[in-house]
Amino acid sequence: MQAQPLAIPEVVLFTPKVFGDERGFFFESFSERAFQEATGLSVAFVQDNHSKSSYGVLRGLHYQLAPKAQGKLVRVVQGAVFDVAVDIRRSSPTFGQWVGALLSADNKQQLWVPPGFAHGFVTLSDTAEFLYKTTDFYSPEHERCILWDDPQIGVDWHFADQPTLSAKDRLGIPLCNAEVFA
Ligand SMILES: Cc1cn([C@H]2C[C@H](O)[C@@H](COP(=O)(O)OP(=O)(O)O[C@H]3O[C@@H](C)C(=O)[C@@H](O)[C@H]3O)O2)c(=O)[nH]c1=O
Repeated sequence: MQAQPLAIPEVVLFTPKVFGDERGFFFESFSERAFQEATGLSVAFVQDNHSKSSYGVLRGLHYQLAPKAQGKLVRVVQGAVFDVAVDIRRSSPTFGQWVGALLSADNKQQLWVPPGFAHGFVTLSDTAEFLYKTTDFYSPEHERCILWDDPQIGVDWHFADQPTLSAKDRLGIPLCNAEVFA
């Protein structure tokens, strides 16, 4: 497992070592030891999620407020997405900045999105199946959504068409009005 901190270094891109042979492939999709070595964090993942999206579906930018903030370790097992993390920790030198990565079934990469970040992705393939582990349970009362196209953040989604959003995500609010992290 190779770990690469992105421009916001708390966000880490993992590339697994894939063993291919005549049967197919094998790789360790999660190792607590490798994760701890790369991030310096000892976290407990308590929930696994799996979603499927059609081409152009954009989910985000989502987060849960403290004390139910979630770290997320995300990956794609079918198709491809562009995945984005936005730093929404007000005291952070990178507050309001974003980083992103192309995650696909082919590259098998995973992104660690720590607590204190809003997260979203857009589906670049016909369909995409998206799997992620979270460090806290789902808590609808703490759930918030920032507008995917907030100009203050200026995410380049690597997607030229108009994305398909949920009703909830259409009601996302700009970062300047959002409840965020200290
Ligand atoms: C996220 C979540 C949703 N649900 C339910 C609520 C709702 O009826 C249905 C669909 O929920 P949503 O529309 O919020 O699903 P979705 O838009 O896929 O939400 C997810 O988006 C990505 C970008 C994230 O970062 C995740 O943390 C999560 O917010 O699933 C759960 O039961 N548990 C969960 O953990």
